[in-house]
Amino acid sequence: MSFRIQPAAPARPNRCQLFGPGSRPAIFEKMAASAADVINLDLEDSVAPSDKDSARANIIEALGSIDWGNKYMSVRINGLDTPYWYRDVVDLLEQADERLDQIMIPKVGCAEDVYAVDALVTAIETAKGRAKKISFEVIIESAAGIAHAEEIAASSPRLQAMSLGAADFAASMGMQTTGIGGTQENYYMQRGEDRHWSDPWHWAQAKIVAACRTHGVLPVDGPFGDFSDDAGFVAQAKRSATLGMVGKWAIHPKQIALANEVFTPSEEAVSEAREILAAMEDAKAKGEGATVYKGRLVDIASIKQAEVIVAQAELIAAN
Ligand SMILES: CCC(=O)SCCNC(=O)CCNC(=O)[C@H](O)C(C)(C)COP(=O)(O)OP(=O)(O)OC[C@H]1O[C@@H](n2cnc3c(N)ncnc32)[C@H](O)[C@@H]1OP(=O)(O)O
Ligand SMILES: O=CC(=O)O
Ligand SMILES: [Mg+2]
Repeated sequence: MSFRIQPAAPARPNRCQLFGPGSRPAIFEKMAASAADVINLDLEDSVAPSDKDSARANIIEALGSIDWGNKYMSVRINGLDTPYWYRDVVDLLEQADERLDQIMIPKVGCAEDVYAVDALVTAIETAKGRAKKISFEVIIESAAGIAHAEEIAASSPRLQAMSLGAADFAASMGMQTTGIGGTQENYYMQRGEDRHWSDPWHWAQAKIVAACRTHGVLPVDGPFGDFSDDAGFVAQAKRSATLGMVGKWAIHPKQIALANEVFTPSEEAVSEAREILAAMEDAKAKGEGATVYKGRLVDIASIKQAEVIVAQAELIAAN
């Protein structure tokens, strides 16, 4: 480890973030009753401009009146390039119940975007004497956002999570697709007769994970648009989990169980991790730094790998 120690990310489950438009209050009770760890009530792109004011009012009312259980409550505000965002922040911070945990800032392009929202939130929190400090999640969904991912990850002590938003990201990058996440038909390698599909989201995800892990922020995979394609969702989520992301958005309730399953380490993975830890305890007792487990090398780095899986399982079991 470098002299600079890697900070821990917030210790709360974030396997699935369920989205719902603020302009559709009829689904709020269903969202509250769901198995998602995080609820994202949306004021941004799922809400038509004519509905922005009523959606804001719906969300403020629902935060106070619905029993959201132990869900982490997040509201996605409008982007800083719109005339709506300041009113979103002012009304939420002045009027919403203390049940509000987080503000999600979309289309963040640089650290100063987060600074601007932080300054406004801090002033209102102080003026209103709000007891709970609001946390932030940002969406990386533009060329500028991915280019500045590390400075954004370091931008505010409020920042707890960073998501990749595949739809706006694809548009900003000029990608030739209307698909939201997952396999892209034209992104393949050809060898003879064989065609293999590559993952166009991989590099952006890896960059986000590195930025987040450097600064103690939770890396999250965003939407998968085709909610009739369970296998495609699971494959995308498994790739994200393998890269170090902690969870994924659900844009339809049928995606919640899929995300929870992928981002909860399996019993087999947990027992194997515990066996590796036990094997390394035996090795250490014999003065060895490396040993053999099921025919493969395990050493002191394997302890840290195994601890990631055990810690994930314990965090979920405790919540
Ligand atoms: C792409 C870039 C992004 O920014 S993604 C994030 C922003 N987008 C969103 O928030 C969209 C969230 N999703 C939705 O609005 C809806 O799920 C959409 C996709 C429109 C589909 O709705 P609908 O046609 O009602 O679906 P359905 O008939 O299959 O619903 C079945 C039952 O589930 C309910 N439902 C629907 N959506 C939600 C939700 N988000 N959370 C909780 N419950 C939901 C429906 O009301 C329906 O319930 P019931 O069976 O009638 O009791
Ligand atoms: O906001 C999410 C996206 O994919 O765009
Ligand atoms: Mg977006």
